[in-house]
Amino acid sequence: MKTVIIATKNKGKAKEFESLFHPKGYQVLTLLDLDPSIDVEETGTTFEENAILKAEAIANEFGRFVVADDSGLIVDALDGRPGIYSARYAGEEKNDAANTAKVLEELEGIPDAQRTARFYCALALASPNQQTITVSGSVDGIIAKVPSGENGFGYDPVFYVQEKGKMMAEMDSGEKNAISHRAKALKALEEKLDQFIEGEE
Ligand SMILES: O=c1[nH]c(=O)c2ncn([C@@H]3O[C@H](COP(=O)(O)OP(=O)(O)OP(=O)(O)O)[C@@H](O)[C@H]3O)c2[nH]1
Ligand SMILES: [Mg+2]
Repeated sequence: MKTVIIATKNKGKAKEFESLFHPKGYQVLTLLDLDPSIDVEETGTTFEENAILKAEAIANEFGRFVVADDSGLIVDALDGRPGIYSARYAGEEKNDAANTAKVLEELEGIPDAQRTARFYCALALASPNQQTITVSGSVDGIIAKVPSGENGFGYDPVFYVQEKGKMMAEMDSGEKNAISHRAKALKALEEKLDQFIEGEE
């Protein structure tokens, strides 16, 4: 089986990349499998910049092609926050429940019509031998007032997807992978991925 390295230490992302890449015939390895001590600082000012930083650093470290994901939640009533700070919104220790609680607190008293938001995912594909490629995907939603659902990760329990009539965390992995920002970005990467891998051989 072919192998793809995803430059992430996020278990939720790792699980989603596994179910997205398996049908394409790829085994997924993440930094959790390879070397959890590696830490790439996310000093960029956009999702794309951070995805490129992670992908290029890990591609150079392992000497082969790598995919990185930088993603987050954009809330209109919060001027786009938490945005690129989604993972560390309530502190550097990256606590999903605390991050979600902070967003809910900041939206207190805001009516449903003004709780519009989107998840955004930038993927970067990098290699020591080729020009880095980036793609992106997004999905619209509304920030619920009360969390619901056990699936997914991050802000999924408060992200209501109108077209599905449920919270992202109430979807099984197949349902989330049919509509998510990450799945859409990966679809955009798909054709380019084959060509890029040919360029490696
Ligand atoms: O409810 C969610 N469903 C999703 O599908 C999703 N995708 C991203 N996010 C949020 O955005 C942060 C990414 O930040 P991020 O790209 O820096 O990743 P991270 O720091 O967690 O891991 P790494 O890939 O950098 O190692 C995550 O932690 C989450 O808070 C999501 N929340
Ligand atoms: Mg990160």
